[in-house]
Amino acid sequence: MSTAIFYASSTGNSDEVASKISSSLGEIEVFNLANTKADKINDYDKVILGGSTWGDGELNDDWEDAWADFCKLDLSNKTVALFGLGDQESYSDEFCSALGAIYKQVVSLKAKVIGFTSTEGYYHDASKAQIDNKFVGLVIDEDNQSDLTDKRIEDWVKDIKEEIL
Ligand SMILES: Cc1cc2nc3c(=O)[nH]c(=O)nc-3n(C[C@H](O)[C@H](O)[C@H](O)COP(=O)(O)O)c2cc1C
Repeated sequence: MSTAIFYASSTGNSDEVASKISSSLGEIEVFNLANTKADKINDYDKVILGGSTWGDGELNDDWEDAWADFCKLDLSNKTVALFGLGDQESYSDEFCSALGAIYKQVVSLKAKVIGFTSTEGYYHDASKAQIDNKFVGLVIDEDNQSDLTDKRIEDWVKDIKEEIL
């Protein structure tokens, strides 16, 4: 069983989080969707998908470009964990909403999704990445709560480690 991270990043924040998750899990492979075709995901049984939210609740550009190919994948029999970056202060009504779009698509492609997290400690008004009082994955806010990032990653990795490796 092999695991890899696929992500996209517009200003480097998701890039940094992807690297930290990889080191924390023991240097698993990391692919940037800016220069990797989405069908590379087919090579792995377990994948971590991540990226930031742009526009007003939209996917970032590289996710946008990869989207059509991504939507053609068959993720049944795959275990997927998700992470997203956003700014809960400036985009309080669409905080990390792109993660919600990725989640919905991953579910419709029949993956098993793990790694939901509590919304406690965040102060946004609304997010499409939220179901009741849970986010659908790890949520990082480098703009306002960067001091919490390492601990959030560490707790999440601990939570998913057994199932994602
Ligand atoms: C023009 C612009 C639009 C943004 N839109 C959103 C948004 O709708 N929701 C959100 O949570 N964050 C939004 N953000 C914040 C980014 O998602 C955040 O800064 C993130 O850490 C960037 O990660 P990246 O460098 O990996 O792309 C926006 C930032 C900018 C500059």
